[in-house]
Amino acid sequence: MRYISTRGQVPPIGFIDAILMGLANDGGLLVPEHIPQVSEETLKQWQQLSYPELALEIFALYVEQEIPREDLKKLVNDSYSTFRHEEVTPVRQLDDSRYVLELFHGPTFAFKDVALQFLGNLYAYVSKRTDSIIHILGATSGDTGASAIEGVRGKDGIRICILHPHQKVSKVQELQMTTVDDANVLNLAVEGTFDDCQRIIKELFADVEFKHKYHLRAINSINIARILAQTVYYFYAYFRLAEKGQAGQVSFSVPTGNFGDIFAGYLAKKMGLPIHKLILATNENNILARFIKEGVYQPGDFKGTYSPSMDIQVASNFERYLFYLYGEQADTVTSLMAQFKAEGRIAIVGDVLKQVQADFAAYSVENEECLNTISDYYEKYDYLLDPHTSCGAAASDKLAQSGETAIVLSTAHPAKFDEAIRLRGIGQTYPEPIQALFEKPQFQTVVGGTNEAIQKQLEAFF
Ligand SMILES: Cc1ncc(COP(=O)(O)O)c(C=O)c1O
Ligand SMILES: N[C@@H](CCOP(=O)(O)O)C(=O)O
Repeated sequence: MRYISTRGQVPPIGFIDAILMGLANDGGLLVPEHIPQVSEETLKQWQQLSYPELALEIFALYVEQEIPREDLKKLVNDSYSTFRHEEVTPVRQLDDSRYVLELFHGPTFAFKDVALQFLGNLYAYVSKRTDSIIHILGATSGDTGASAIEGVRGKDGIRICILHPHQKVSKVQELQMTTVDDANVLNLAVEGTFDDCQRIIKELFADVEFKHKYHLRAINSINIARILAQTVYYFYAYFRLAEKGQAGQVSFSVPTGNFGDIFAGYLAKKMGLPIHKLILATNENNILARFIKEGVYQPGDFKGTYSPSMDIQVASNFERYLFYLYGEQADTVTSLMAQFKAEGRIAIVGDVLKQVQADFAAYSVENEECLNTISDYYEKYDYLLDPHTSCGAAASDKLAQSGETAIVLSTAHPAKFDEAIRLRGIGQTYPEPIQALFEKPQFQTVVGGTNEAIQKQLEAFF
């Protein structure tokens, strides 16, 4: 399998080079040269597999011969052995047509661990095998950072610098990142929003000379390995419903910000997984929901919400979707992205918009509705949603039709967002690893949100 850029200016490269390149050198995003097709027969066979066995089969399609199967198997097994649940991503039934796919049983209690435990191990493997220096630069609205740090802390040959928006992440998220005292970790608290952090790192990655000089590698969902790892749980969840004879019309409702998780679902569907509907749920930062309904992709005003990890205006993976929406035409993607940069908006109409609406249903959840849904589910199902999952649940309640079975992706453990949940008078006991964080000293540097300020920090650290 080789990988190409959505902007068409990078010669096809192999899996390991794609992981190391992160953002494509032409400023685009890497995608597989072709999407592997999974037959009905294979789907039936995969239904019997454990989570790590399934992950191995899916990764093997994208890695092919580049990593020997035994090595890949060890990477996968090591990555999922750190999860607290034997099923890795169990599916919980709430009623006849409602399920929750729990993605928060990894070390940092968020769905990011599913991909980042793997990517951390993969980086360590690649660093050893190819003698590459791994200097990770990432941006986070709270979860990716904690998870990426956990995936590589203390690992030989790897350093990691994470930018998060100062005072715009939850307390637990901040503690998870900043109480790590390993010398290979640097936390920068940036004065600005997550979008500022993401823009800065993308601009630094796009400066190919700077990127090469400091051996910068990506852990955000611009890295294709993240997307591939996140496709696995769509298959896994679908199979759990198939076992119950409920695989007729399975829809997934996905709390969305950077468009990585739902893009993984889109890819799974393109591979042949019979997903009925992909429901995209946003909070009040609803650029993606507006795009799907009206065809206009244009950032609005930033809003701080109860689901801060989805306080995102410019969605990193949107470009990957545009690539497929426009029939893999890199020239069209390039000009659309140039237009977005120059004019701050992209507008689509007619059949293209119809296609978008066939690919996704969308709903944007207001702050009050998010909290109401937490209270409702707690009362009705005795199940505590985190505020991001709550957006997914609210969207699925709104958009799933009768006869459909809806699986809401539960992207974080409620303990990570206790501040919001307490507003509804619901108390919770922190899991022990989270409770322990409150006793630890914090390490972070507050910096201005300019490329120069970050560059200076990176030059000193890497
Ligand atoms: C808890 C949580 N839910 C949902 C999302 C949105 O996922 P994505 O950015 O892949 O759309 C994020 C951040 O990415 C998150 O941290
Ligand atoms: N919500 C994310 C934002 C970064 O998304 P990513 O999937 O591109 O890493 C976070 O928690 O940091």
